[in-house]
This record gives sequence, structure tokens and C-alpha cells, in this order.
Amino acid sequence: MEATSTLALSSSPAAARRSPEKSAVASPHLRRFPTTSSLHLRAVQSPALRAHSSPFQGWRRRRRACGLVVRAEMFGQLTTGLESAWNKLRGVDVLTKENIAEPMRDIRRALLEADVSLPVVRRFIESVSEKAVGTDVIRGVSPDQQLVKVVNDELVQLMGGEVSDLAFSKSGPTVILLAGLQGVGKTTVCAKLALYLKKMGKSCMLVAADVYRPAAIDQLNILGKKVGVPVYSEGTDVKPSQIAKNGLKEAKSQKKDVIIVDTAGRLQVDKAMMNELKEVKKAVNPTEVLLVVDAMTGQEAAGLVSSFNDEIGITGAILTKLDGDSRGGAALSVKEVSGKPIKFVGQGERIEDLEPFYPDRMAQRILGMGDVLSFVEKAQEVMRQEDAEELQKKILSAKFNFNDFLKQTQMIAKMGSFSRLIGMIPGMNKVTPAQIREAEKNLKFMESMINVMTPEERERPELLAESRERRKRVAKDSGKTEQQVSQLVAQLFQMRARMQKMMGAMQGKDSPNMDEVMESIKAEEQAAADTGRRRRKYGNLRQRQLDAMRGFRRR
Ligand SMILES: Nc1nc2c(ncn2[C@@H]2O[C@H](COP(=O)(O)OP(=O)(O)OP(=O)(O)O)[C@@H](O)[C@H]2O)c(=O)[nH]1
Repeated sequence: MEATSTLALSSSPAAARRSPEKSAVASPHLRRFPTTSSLHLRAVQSPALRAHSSPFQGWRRRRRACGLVVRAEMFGQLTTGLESAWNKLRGVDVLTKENIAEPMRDIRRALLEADVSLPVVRRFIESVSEKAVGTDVIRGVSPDQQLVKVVNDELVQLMGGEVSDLAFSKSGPTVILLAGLQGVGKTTVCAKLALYLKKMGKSCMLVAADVYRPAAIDQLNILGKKVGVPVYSEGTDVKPSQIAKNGLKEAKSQKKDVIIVDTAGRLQVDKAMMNELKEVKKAVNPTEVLLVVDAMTGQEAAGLVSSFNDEIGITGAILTKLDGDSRGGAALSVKEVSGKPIKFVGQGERIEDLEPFYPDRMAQRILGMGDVLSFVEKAQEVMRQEDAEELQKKILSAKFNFNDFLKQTQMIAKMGSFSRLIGMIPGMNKVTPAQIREAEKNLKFMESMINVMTPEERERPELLAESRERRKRVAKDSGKTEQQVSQLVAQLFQMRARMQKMMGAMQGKDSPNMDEVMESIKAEEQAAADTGRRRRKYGNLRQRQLDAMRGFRRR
């Protein structure tokens, strides 16, 4: 739900790139600073926790019961490896050549294990070491955070720095030629890309130039129908270059903006494939020649991009199956090894699972900081701008209420299951599937209490805060305890206060004291991680909740 509060902050990814201060939420300095989305999940986890004697007991118990902590599917091992590097810097005052030696060894090991090519790792380590030691101490930033920042910046550079947008032809249809080995996901990418372009307002046509696998033509026809884009095909008896040429002619006559040419894959690179691609390329003079590579093949993918570029000249790569058991080597090596950018990443079998490749967001995911911007974008897809603006106003005027809460939870349902989103949320990449199920259950738990509130109570939660009778009635009608209702109400005020602080922070408005916000959040996280001190921290938490309520009443 709180994810939506970030919506109004960034109207588009491009806007986010233009306004670094707005994407500051994802900066390593703030890596412990919860985004609105992470707060949401924390809030969501909370009710069940609150059914226990202390707010964090349930969480801890379930964590233990699950036995192991499952990492986010993407780059889990790499993230863990890097984390052990930061941990070694706990307690040091300043980064020195000596004290970064061991963390740097961890980083090196983590990258090699992620299948990043050795020369790339060497250059990376050298550059990070140099910059880390040379960095001035920043007040309020711990040395481990400082190293995270340097590693983040270097990762972004390694992956190309900037987003590499698709180029479009100035006259006539833009031709995108897709190449790649067998089974990497070319045909699927054709449809995914067509859908992506359609959403951009471009009219597309797919061209079936894979004549060696008749099923590929059927597959493209099916996918074309699914995304509502016409498919041009001539069966399997015509040369691919001729089909591509005829397809382009047809697209011109239909005034299409873009054609995407699907070509045949081979088990491995061979001369026949390269020659065929060269012929197709010559026949249609594509604006983009994109090599589709499978992320699971690690640094081999980077090598392939190089070979294809040397042979036929390509403009970029599309990395597929990043949702699978990818270790990160491909994403990290392609640009550095081949000089060609990754333009898109495929992250699932669904037709919607293609996104532009954002080096900065990928770096944040690798570092386990989640991907706030992707999350926001997903949220944007399902949330109308007016809703976002209204929500922002409510947050800023501290009027976020239970109706908004319900609206946002419904939106989350529309955005897809928690499990798909979880890896994108900072701090949430150590969540087990069981915990995700628990979170979903908890949402229902909260909803059941909200559903029995009167419209007035939903609109003005302070009515519940001020009246025990009302809380008792809600408890009775929803079959929950009075304590659970009180906790839900307290939680709403607490979220309100936090959201306001963050909105202010993100908008650079009333210059809130970021240290203070972070300290408060850290204290809470510490409490969750430290059962020994649980009670004392809970006291602080209660105090903050009370403060939040008082703050509201004063308004
Ligand atoms: N998990 C996952 N699966 C994917 C992704 N992209 C494609 N696939 C799956 O990979 C398989 C192969 O995809 P295709 O699109 O047929 O591959 P292709 O490169 O066209 O194959 P050939 O025509 O044989 O060269 C299919 O089962 C796809 O659903 C992805 O990003 N993630």
C-alpha cells in the first residue's frame, strides 16, 4: 500500500533519472532507510506479530521455524557474498588499505562465484579499492556504507552507467532484428518487445524468419495474437532474407512504426547462421540488431555478444531468464567484455516480463537494496495519476485513513502476488516464501477489522484512537481481540507519521532530519533482530506511536 505513496514522486523512469534527488531513496546512503514499500510489508507483517506477546516475537519464531532464510531469487549468492564484505567493516572508523583488504577479497570471491569474467573482476577490484581508500569520510555515513556506495557506483559503471534506449528510425518503419542461439527466448522476446512498444504507442509487426523450426512460426502467430500484433510469415520454403524484405514492404504499406524480425537459432555459433544473419541484415538494414542471450549462461553470454558483434555488428543485447538461477555474471560482464549495452532484460515467461535494463537499479538489486523504482513503475501501471495525487495530498496533510489503506491493498493485489514483488523491495530479500504467505494472510486479517468499521471510523481513524467503546465493537464484530484492533489503529498513525516524514524527505521540502528518521527506523529494525532488547525497544516504538497520534491531534 505504501508503495503507492512513492508514485507521485516519480512520474516516469526517465523523470526519476533526471531527478537524482527523487531516486535518492535508493541510494546506498539510505540503504537502511525504508521506502514506503518496505514499510508497507513491514506493516503487513505486523498484525500477526502483534497477536503474540511482543510485536517481533511472531516474526522471529516463524523465521526460526522456517529454518533457513531464502534469498531473493535474483543474484542471491552474490548479494550474500557482498554482504559478508560489509560485515567485516563493522566497527572501523575509516577505510584504509589494510582494513579493506579482506572485504575486497570477499567481493572478488563473490564476483568470481557469480561467474563474472576474471579480467572484469580484476579491473573492478582495482578501481573499487582505489576509490574506497581515497574517499573522504562523510559525516553520518559509516565506512561499510561508504564501501557499499563505492561498489554501487562501480557496478553501475560496469553495467554501462546509463540506460541504453532503443533507437528508432527517422523515416519508415524501424527494423529490429533479433538474433541468438536456440532456446534463449528469441521468439518470446519478439512478442514481449512488441507489447512493450505497443504500450509506448508504436504500431508493430512481427516477421517470422525462422524457417528451420516450423513450430517457431506457429509460436510467433500465437504470441502475436496474444499481444494483438500482426505476424508476417511465408512458411518455411522462402529464404529468411527474402521473408524479412517482404515483411518490411508489407509493414511499410500498413504504415507500421516498427517491425521485429525473429530469426532461427542454432545450438552453437556456426558459419551458416552468421551468413544468414548477415544476409537478413543486408536485406532490411535494421536500426537495431539485438542479440538475445540467456542470463543463466553467465560470462559465456558476454563472450557470445562479443562474437556476434565481431561477425555481424550488433547494437545491443537482451538478457533473458534473469528470473531463473542466474548468478549475475552475464549482467555484469556483457558491457565490459563486448562494449555493447544490455538494452532489455527478460524476467519471466509472461508476455509482460520484459523491462529496459537499468544499470543503477540492477546494482541496487545486487547489493540487496531492492528495486524501488521498478516497484514504483509497476505500481504506476495499476494506479491512476489522480489517485496518486490524492494519496500524496492525504499523506502530506496527515489524512491517510483506513479507506486509503483498503484501496492500496487492493492495488497491491492487482500488482501481482507478493512473491513477485518481494525481491524488488529493499530489506525484503531475505524473506521466506512462508513469510510471504504469512504477509498475504495478514493483509486479510487487517481487512477483516477494517471491514466492520463504520464509514466515519474509516475516514477518521482518530475516532477509534479516542474511543475504547468503538475499538471494542470493532473487535467483537470482526472476531478479533481489542488489543489487535488497538494495534491496527496505532499502526495506521505510525505509518502516517512515517510516510509524512519520508514524503517531506523525498521532496526536499521541510528538510526533515534524515539522521533522526534513519535512527528511528534502525532502532526498530534492531529491535526486530534483537529479542533480548525487545521489550525496551517496544517501549520506544509505543512511544513513537503515541507521539504520532499526538502529532495528529495537534493538527
Ligand atoms: N523463466 C523464463 N523463461 C523464459 C524467458 N524468456 C523465454 N523463456 C522461456 O524459454 C523457452 C524458450 O523460449 P523461445 O522464445 O522459444 O526461445 P527461442 O530462442 O525462440 O528458441 P528457438 O526458436 O528454438 O531458437 C520458452 O519456454 C520460454 O517461455 C524468461 O525471461 N524467463
